[in-house]
Amino acid sequence: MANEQKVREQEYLDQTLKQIDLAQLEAQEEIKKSKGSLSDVASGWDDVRVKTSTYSGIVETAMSIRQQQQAIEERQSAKSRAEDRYQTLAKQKEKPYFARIDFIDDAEEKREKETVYIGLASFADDDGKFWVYDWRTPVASIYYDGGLGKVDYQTPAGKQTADVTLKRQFEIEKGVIVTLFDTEEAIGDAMLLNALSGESTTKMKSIVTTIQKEQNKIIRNTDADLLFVQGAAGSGKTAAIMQRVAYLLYRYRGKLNSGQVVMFSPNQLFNDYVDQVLPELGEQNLVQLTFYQYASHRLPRFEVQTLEERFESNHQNEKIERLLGSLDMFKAVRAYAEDLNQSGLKVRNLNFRGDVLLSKEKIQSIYYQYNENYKLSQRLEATQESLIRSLRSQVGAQMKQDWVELAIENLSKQEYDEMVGAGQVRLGDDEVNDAGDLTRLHQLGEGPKERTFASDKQERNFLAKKIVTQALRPLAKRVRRAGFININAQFVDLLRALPKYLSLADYQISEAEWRTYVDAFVASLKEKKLSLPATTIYLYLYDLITGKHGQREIRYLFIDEIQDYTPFQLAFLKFSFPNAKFTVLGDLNQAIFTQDWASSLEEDFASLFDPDKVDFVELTQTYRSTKQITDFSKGLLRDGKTIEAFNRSGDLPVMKLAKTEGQAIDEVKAQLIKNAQDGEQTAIITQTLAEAKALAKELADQKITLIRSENQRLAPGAVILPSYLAKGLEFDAVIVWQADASHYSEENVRRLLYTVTSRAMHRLTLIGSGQLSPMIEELPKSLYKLEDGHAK
Ligand SMILES: Nc1ncnc2c1ncn2[C@@H]1O[C@H](COP(=O)(O)OP(=O)(O)OP(=O)(O)O)[C@@H](O)[C@H]1O
Repeated sequence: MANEQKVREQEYLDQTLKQIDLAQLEAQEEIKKSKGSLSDVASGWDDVRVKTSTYSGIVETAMSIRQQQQAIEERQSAKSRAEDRYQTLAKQKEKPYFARIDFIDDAEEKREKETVYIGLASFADDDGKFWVYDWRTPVASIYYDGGLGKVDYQTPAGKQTADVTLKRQFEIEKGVIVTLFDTEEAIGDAMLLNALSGESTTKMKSIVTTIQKEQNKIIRNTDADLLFVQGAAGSGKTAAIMQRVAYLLYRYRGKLNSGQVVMFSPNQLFNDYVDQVLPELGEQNLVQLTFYQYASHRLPRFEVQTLEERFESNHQNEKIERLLGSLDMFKAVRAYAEDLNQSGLKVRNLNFRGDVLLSKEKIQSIYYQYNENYKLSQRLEATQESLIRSLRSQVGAQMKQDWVELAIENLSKQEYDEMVGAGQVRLGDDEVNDAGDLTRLHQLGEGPKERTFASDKQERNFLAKKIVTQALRPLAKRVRRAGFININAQFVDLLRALPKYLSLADYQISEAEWRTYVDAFVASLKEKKLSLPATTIYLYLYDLITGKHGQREIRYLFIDEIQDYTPFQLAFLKFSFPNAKFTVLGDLNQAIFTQDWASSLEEDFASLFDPDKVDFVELTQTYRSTKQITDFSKGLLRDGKTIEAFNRSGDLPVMKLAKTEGQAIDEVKAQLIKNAQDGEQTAIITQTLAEAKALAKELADQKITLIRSENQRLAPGAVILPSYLAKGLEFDAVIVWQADASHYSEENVRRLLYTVTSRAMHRLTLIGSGQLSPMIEELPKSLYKLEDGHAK
């Protein structure tokens, strides 16, 4: 019977493959045809007559050029459509589908049984018969959401119910069905186990064949403005959102493109790790960046605190950090900015050739001459216009100055020619447009002509005007960029005024402590250094004053490892991406930067959204690690009970405690060899970068890559990296270095230890010297094996 089934399924597969072949031939024909017609169109250029002597001639020329361009664009897009189709078909031929469901749709009157095959993309033949359905179609949801029997699924027309009679999973290789099995559950454990027991690669893979029901909820959610996903380490949060992006791009095809989807990720290494998932699913990659990259590229003149500095400076001033990262602070900045409508804007003089051209007082009086109905941004715009006018009105006076005379005398022949030939330049004109205009003039055969002058005086005036205008241009640029606002001084003023806007006592901070902090801050600002919380406040204040409206074109924003963000940062992201729907993922147990207040993060962030538009999904089942590793890691947590290990068995984690550090290093070497022999890719995780560097030196004779910065690439083979760079990643085998009392005693590194141990998929070794870490000592002995560390 089973064999008979396999034969019948193989027949269906053969037919599907045959149809795909036919479709591929058609696509090939199409490509050829559009190539041919492209060259036909290209020869059409000969018919484009360039007439530039009259205005209507110019218009006619422009029109025919445009028509020609359009014809080429159309053919080209037909060609690339056919090429895309060809590529998709080629991919589909390898594995056309991975599952089949049979069901009776309750909405259909006839109640006939339907059979649907599910694959990475849909495939229909010329007659419109669907041989395969894309995993993202509404009907495919049935496959992920339940077992046999009644299953609800969402369609664009609303909820529908189906009666599922068969769920079958396939493994297909090179056109042959290798295995096939029927299941009654949502996704058979056997298939999941199979997917999970493979070895790690340096790249994350797609999980479409084994998406779990809870993950499917995350992937297909389209209602929420804020989708909050809390899940243990390794519970597939990242995997789920990568598939979610693919789903959204499919669902909103034509309306949404991958450039409108942004993901904030924990570090650059992680970006590297996930960058194959979407291409594997036939989609383009989304925009990925870290908060550091986002903030620091906007402030090129500052040294923004790096991940390493942030991690290593942690807890220096916890009360203040907490205040700076709070929503209270966010509101205080807004209130402070609001008050700037009345008074207090800090500006700089606009100097020209060493003299004050427009004084601070003058600029301030312009800024505050507009009535109270003006908002900050309008006030600024009106001030800029007025300042540009003032600059223009200075031209006449400057032209009479001695420096202009001198400049005219010193003009070289080339400079003179350039000035006289290039046409009129007006202060405040956009340079780019000027260049554009010139090019256009050139194209239409009207290049700049040498100017002639009626008199010497006229020539001198012309040159003087040019010279002054050019000299004033940097100032005009500065005005347009609002460079006269002294944002540094404004920021310091905000900090000094802060006690007026919020209660320091709520954060157990005295006024004197605050003053000391602000003084230290001023000193670091002088050195152009900014901590990450300060950077965010700085940007927010700047955006409020200049009326920046954020990036309105971004429709979906994903934030991974949300527990490492402060409420302020999140509120700022919401402000900066006003039209985006947010999907945020986090594991409060892995808060390594923000510590205790991470627990109120969810509430704080949700308070910024309409409560009806906030959805919360919790993932408790973990997939990454073996049961033994998960049980050990969760044991480290004070509150790890809700985490459920997937039933995949492996060895117990081993704690090797050596007498001396030298012996511990020998243990590391021995373990590296063992892991390599067993084909397990190893990551040695240290707490800090300095420790990673020191250990790498000791292991200089081993083949091992030190990952010291987030901008490095993940290398195959063994790696050594500090804890904060291991975020979000996974490895076959992990060695936790210095996992002893000297490094893991304080409560504030408990979550860090959990984070690093949960990176291991198959093998976890903890190596240290001296005393056992109390966090490990208090674990039940059944969760790990304790060995003396004296490697032979
Ligand atoms: N449904 C699934 N089928 C197969 N593999 C899965 C599934 N869900 C997750 N995985 C695998 O489990 C591992 C962990 O997933 P992922 O990295 O998404 O977890 P995470 O919740 O983001 O973890 P962390 O918080 O530790 O970064 C990955 O290798 C992923 O491919």
